[in-house]
Amino acid sequence: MKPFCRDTWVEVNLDAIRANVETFRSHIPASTSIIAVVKADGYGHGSVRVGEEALASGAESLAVAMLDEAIVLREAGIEAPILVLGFTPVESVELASRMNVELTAYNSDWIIQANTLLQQANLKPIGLQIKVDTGMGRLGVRTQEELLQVVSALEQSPKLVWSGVFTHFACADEKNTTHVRRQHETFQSLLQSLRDAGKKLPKIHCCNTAAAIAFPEWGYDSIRLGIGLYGLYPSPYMKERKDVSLVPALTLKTRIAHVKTATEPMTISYGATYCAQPGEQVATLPIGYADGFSRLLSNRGDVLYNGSRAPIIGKVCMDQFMVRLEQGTGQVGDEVVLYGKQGDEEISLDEVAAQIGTINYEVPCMLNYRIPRVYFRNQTEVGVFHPLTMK
Ligand SMILES: Cc1ncc(COP(=O)(O)O)cc1O
Repeated sequence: MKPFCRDTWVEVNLDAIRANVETFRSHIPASTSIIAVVKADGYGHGSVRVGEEALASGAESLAVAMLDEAIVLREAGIEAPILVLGFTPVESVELASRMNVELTAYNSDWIIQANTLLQQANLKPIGLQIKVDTGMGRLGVRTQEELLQVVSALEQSPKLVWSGVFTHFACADEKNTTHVRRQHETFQSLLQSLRDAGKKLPKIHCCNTAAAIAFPEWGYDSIRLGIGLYGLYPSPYMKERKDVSLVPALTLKTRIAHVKTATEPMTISYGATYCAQPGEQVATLPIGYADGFSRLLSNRGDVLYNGSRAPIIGKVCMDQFMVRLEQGTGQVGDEVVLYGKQGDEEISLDEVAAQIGTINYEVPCMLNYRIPRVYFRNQTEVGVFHPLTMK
């Protein structure tokens, strides 16, 4: 009995997750570990099952964007180290301690407050990693003075253990390496200033997927593997380089809910932006923009049916959209692939991203709680998680 009713679902190939971890494992230095980045619910793939598979495949730890995402992993029974990469309100440090989750810091006042809260609550110490902003312009200390100030605050905080120092690259996926090299040089200089000040450095990391591909020698203690874990390349340039061969893990599928053949000109969907001509077969698919299937694909994208492309016709609705099938082929219940492969055809997340004017990262992240995730290993279903109906 399927634990969900609707005929739309995501299939996640755990063999692909494993293969991608192993690919990066062999690409980076043996002394460099892999932090599997499973934020945004595993880039839309499901953070728990992907996190478990990544850890079983050779990743040493996980990283998320916010503490709530770490709690989901802990409550699912994942005991591996988890790092929260983003900002955490200082009031939440007590929860981080109880859940044994590492946090990111870059502000002395925050550190002092965090230590005080943990002391007052008599809770166990937490690991704290210092974020350095070398040119991303998002979070982190930017100067040697700030860095030494934050380290000093940490050293005076018995409830905080300095467990790492890291930076994040803004342009590692680009052919022009000027910015990423400048960032890395800045990072190296700031690390040296810590050594010159007699500090014993904890774990060091700076590479995202793109930097891990292009500069594996910058692996230091760990890489933070996000998009590559899911079999996607950070940019077209990164794909062209062919340094690593990745296996996309996600397929989005649905089943035909209704078919009809036009006997006279028949307008389709809101705004009547498409007119089916006599003889055209129109199929209605039970997924729409409220699922995270972009309305920008209206009259633009394709789906795969019977191993061939079928165009999306009319406006994508909140819960449904229509496609034009070859005459007389479609039956209610037939499977349709929206993202992924069917036969020799493929609609890649790169293609969809280009059609809606974004990057491949965003497309799977848009797929939300209304779509069940079904997990496969060796082409056998090994699990289902439906965010809408399951905890
Ligand atoms: C701080 C941080 N670190 C790493 C990642 C993963 O990036 P990719 O998905 O490009 O690998 C994201 C992120 O925000």
